[in-house]
Amino acid sequence: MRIGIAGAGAMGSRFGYMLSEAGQDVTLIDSWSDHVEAIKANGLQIDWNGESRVAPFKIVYPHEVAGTFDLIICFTKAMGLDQMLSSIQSAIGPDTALLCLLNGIGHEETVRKYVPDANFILGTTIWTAGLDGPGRAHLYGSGAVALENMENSESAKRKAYEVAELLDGAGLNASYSDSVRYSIYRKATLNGAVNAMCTILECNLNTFGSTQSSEEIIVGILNEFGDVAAHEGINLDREEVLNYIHSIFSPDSIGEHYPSMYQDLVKNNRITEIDYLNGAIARKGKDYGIPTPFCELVTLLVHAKEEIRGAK
Ligand SMILES: NC(=O)C1=CN([C@@H]2O[C@H](COP(=O)(O)OP(=O)(O)OC[C@H]3O[C@@H](n4cnc5c(N)ncnc54)[C@H](OP(=O)(O)O)[C@@H]3O)[C@@H](O)[C@H]2O)C=CC1
Ligand SMILES: CC(C)(CO)C(=O)C(=O)O
Repeated sequence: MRIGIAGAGAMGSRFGYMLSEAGQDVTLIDSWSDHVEAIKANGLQIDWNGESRVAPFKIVYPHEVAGTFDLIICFTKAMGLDQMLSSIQSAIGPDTALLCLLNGIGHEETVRKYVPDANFILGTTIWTAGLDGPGRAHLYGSGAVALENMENSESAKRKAYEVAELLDGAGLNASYSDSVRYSIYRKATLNGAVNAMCTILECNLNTFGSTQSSEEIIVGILNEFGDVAAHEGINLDREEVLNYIHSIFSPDSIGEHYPSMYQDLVKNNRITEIDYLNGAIARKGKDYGIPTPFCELVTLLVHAKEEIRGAK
């Protein structure tokens, strides 16, 4: 299968590497020139659970894509999704399936500008990854993927099952979900509860989860995500989601991971995805008349930190 990874940062590198190790024909697509040129020259340098590996890769700039893909997996940042899809439109054929695995809420509107629902698969992942510099990824621990077709038809469902099988065959622990909107809210709640906090406090998941205050903050944020989701007809099992959040703090799980938002702002001085997480809940809360004081404050704090650091 000809697979394009649209956004070959940390997560794109992980999925691209695992799929190509499983024998798939993978092309990475990215516009960060230092990263693209480093991989073109030296392959992708990988720290795989402490072991050094090198993987030669086809990597192209968006304007260089040629032909169409059978599957495109999106791993841009939320702010870069529209631009990426617009630049690679020529690679999206009538049968190209597009799998969107970004964190956050509301990517459907963007993807639908480029792909019909029949070919659109939406999902969420708990895998982790980081970049140590251009062309250098660290891939630690384990994870999972849940995905579902957007069109309610047998052929779209079959396509989604095939993609889940393909990812699973590459060791990505993927499964078909009957309720991906639920899964996305569940994952966004987890990100909303921890990503911004680790970014503001400049710590990893384990350190934040070990503080005395973390529980009150997490429950406050969780309830706001739960209230907004309920208004949209999605009833989060709050106890289960709280347990899910607790489960990531152990160093045996992903407790040593610095969330992607920390990597963006603290490590790389880049603008964060806060407006697609806590910011989205604060905006929706205003529209629905639901108070969201935790999410509003967290969003303002992260924006203030972006401003102080001159993040770009
Ligand atoms: N990292 C993680 O552990 C996890 C991340 N996610 C989600 O996956 C999606 C992708 O995240 P992730 O892989 O972490 O993103 P990265 O920041 O590693 O990469 C995303 C894109 O950002 C650009 N970029 C990254 N670093 C730099 C830099 N230093 N200078 C210039 N450009 C840079 C590149 O695109 P370009 O230059 O073309 O803009 C790159 O394709 C996000 O929605 C994230 O929330 C989900 C689960 C875990
Ligand atoms: C791995 C996890 C869940 C940590 O917050 C994540 O999604 C991220 O880093 O953005």
